[in-house]
Amino acid sequence: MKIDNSLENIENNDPIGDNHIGTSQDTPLRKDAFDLSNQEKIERIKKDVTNIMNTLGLDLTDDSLKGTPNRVAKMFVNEIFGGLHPDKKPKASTFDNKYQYGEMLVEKNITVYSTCEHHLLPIVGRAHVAYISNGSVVGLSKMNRIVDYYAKRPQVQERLTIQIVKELQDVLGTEDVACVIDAKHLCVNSRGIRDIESSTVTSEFGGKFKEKETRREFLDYIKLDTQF
Ligand SMILES: Nc1nc2c(ncn2[C@@H]2O[C@H](COP(=O)(O)OP(=O)(O)OP(=O)(O)O)[C@@H](O)[C@H]2O)c(=O)[nH]1
Ligand SMILES: [Zn+2]
Repeated sequence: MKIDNSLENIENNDPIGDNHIGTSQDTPLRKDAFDLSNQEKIERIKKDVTNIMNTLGLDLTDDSLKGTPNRVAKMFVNEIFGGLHPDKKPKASTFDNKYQYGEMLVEKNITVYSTCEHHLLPIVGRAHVAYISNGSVVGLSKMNRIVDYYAKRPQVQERLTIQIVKELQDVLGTEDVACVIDAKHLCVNSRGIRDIESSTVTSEFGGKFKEKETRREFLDYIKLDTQF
């Protein structure tokens, strides 16, 4: 397989052009994104990180530094960007709403660890997810798993919020799904403007959650006083 990752090609890429798969709400991935095996990716990234460290003048024979390229490569592929691969999508099987529970179900304070795609720095926060059953229910932990799967990608918070809602709408077969995320971006908190206090709130309201009362009920349950 051949991957053209020359700077010119990367800079000329149209985010929803021929080279990409999916819609503008999907993570921008090239068609050849999964041609390399995870192990091949780790080997390549290891060399790339070695290059960066060498360029910075770091001594890679130092005991503490010598394992860093391999550590970073494994962390990128298997951990912080492990949610890029569709095979990693959690299996969220649904079952009948036999309890006939007709009210809103809220899974709140779901931990979010993601990575800002502009700076590759952490995004840390909480997601709050809700749905109203249309006949199907899903195991509680599956909502946490779906949040974690989409968080384990280079992200912007707006897209992460929408991806979580779309996935749950698909799984549950209803539009009545909502998500609010309150998160700190280390690219804002620790560098650049260095505003340690600010956090970002995003929301996506589907179906009945577009109605004022339903939305209010959800927002009352989650009371946005999240401390990270
Ligand atoms: N909308 C949105 N913006 C984000 C997100 N994460 C980071 N950003 C912003 O992306 C922008 C990138 O702007 P640039 O001007 O290219 O980058 P920069 O020179 O490092 O900007 P500063 O952070 O202001 O120093 C910054 O304003 C970030 O705060 C996100 O999830 N959503
Ligand atoms: Zn950033």
